[in-house]
Amino acid sequence: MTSLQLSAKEEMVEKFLDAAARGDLSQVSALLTRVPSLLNQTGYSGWTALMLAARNGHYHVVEGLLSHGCDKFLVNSSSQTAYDVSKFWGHRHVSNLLSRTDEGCQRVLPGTDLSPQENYFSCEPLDRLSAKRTDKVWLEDRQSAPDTVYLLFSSLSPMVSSSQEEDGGAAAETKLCRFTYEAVKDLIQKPSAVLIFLGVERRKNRSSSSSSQEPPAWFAISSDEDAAELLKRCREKSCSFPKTPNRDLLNLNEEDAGVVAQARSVLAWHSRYSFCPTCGSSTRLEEGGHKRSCLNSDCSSLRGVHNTCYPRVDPVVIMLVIHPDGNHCLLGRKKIFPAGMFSCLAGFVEPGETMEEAVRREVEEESGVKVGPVQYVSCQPWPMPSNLMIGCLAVAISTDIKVDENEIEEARWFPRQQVIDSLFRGARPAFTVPPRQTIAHQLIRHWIHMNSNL
Ligand SMILES: NC(=O)c1ccc[n+]([C@@H]2O[C@H](COP(=O)([O-])OP(=O)(O)OC[C@H]3O[C@@H](n4cnc5c(N)ncnc54)[C@H](O)[C@@H]3O)[C@@H](O)[C@H]2O)c1
Ligand SMILES: [Mg+2]
Ligand SMILES: [Mg+2]
Ligand SMILES: [Mg+2]
Ligand SMILES: [Zn+2]
Repeated sequence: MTSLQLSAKEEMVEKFLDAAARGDLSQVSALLTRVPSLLNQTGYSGWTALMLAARNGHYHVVEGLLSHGCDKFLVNSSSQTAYDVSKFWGHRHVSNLLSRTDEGCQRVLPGTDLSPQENYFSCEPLDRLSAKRTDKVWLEDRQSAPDTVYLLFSSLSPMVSSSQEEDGGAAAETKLCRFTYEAVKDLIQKPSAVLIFLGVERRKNRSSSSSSQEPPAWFAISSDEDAAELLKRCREKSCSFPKTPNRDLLNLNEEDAGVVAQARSVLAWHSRYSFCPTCGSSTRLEEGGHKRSCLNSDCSSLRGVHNTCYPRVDPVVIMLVIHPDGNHCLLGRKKIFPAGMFSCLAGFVEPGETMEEAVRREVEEESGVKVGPVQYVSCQPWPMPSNLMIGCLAVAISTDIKVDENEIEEARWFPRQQVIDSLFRGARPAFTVPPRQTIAHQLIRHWIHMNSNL
């Protein structure tokens, strides 16, 4: 391609982007009809036509570009989508248009930002069918069905297989090993085995209800048989039980991670609650492994509903605290973090405490900073062993830092640009953020996306 041809093409792109930025729908449409490939092009600024129209609140241009099938998830060099840009500049009608996922929901909750934020461990590929947990006949029937899927756990780790990259580098992908009933029925029969009904596969294509067959059911089995012996059951060579779940369970695909979030938390609860917490007697597993009932008929846990009989979840608040100047955020590091890593502050919610109060208390305890407004962003199941991470943004009303050295080694206000460098560019960032699978990472990203750097 000659430099002349290149500049003619560039000129066409700039003309198209300029029309979008000015809100000239007829010119945008005319250019697209002539050159359809302009749709997702970026110019010198790194912005698409959709971003520019969103920046200036040109609703009809945004609508027109969407109807041509443009990609609304493209990001500029600050990792903002057109939606982020329109939201920052207060063009609510445009951001509603860009976030629209379900018009019915928008009508019921007008003004609500319904763009989904999926965190790792949050995917629900199975329908839990909790009503079936008390149906023993149905459960037994599903247990031995030929298409039923079993996951095998040892010391709270699922058996996985890892494909290595060709040069022998890091594991490229980790997958859960799936077993049939025939392959594990001897394990199920052992008295020490813990069997959990996880749910049935959601039908991908709902209209294909012609098939009367039930979708495959999934179970998790925890076995105390020697791990090396268990591994012999798998035909794949590269299978293992990961030793460091905090790290190794972050390499699963989103769907497998969602299943592990449920299975590992329930199994961890069984391993920690072998006896009745009320009277210390032995207990019996019920309801597809989702309940433990006391064997002592006099125990008060058998009268009424007792939360000790059901798997526990610990709520934890995790927050990105923003400086009153709006341009810095507070991050801290624990001694156990890898060198150079800083993250959001976090802490367990205490009894009788609101989520907002837990945020204010934990931030003040750990950093000495006082917090005013708190806003919920999204949450994440964290199966180490069974936390629900409640992600919030919070605004500081004081800025002096005094860390609680028992918990935090250091806390600092980081300028926005340093955070952007760490997240997106940084050949040599001033610090590192936690991996993308953590809600801490997603909260930091969320704050950066909320702000446009024009
Ligand atoms: N997914 C993420 O991005 C992410 C990020 C940070 C923390 N986390 C998780 O959040 C959890 C809580 O954070 P934290 O350690 O800063 O909390 P924290 O600040 O409340 O301090 C933890 C201490 O509180 C006490 N504690 C109070 N209630 C407890 C409970 N129910 N279980 C265990 N200890 C309790 C213990 O002494 C413990 O050492 C961590 O264990 C970690 O697994 C997840
Ligand atoms: Mg704390
Ligand atoms: Mg903490
Ligand atoms: Mg605490
Ligand atoms: Zn009891």
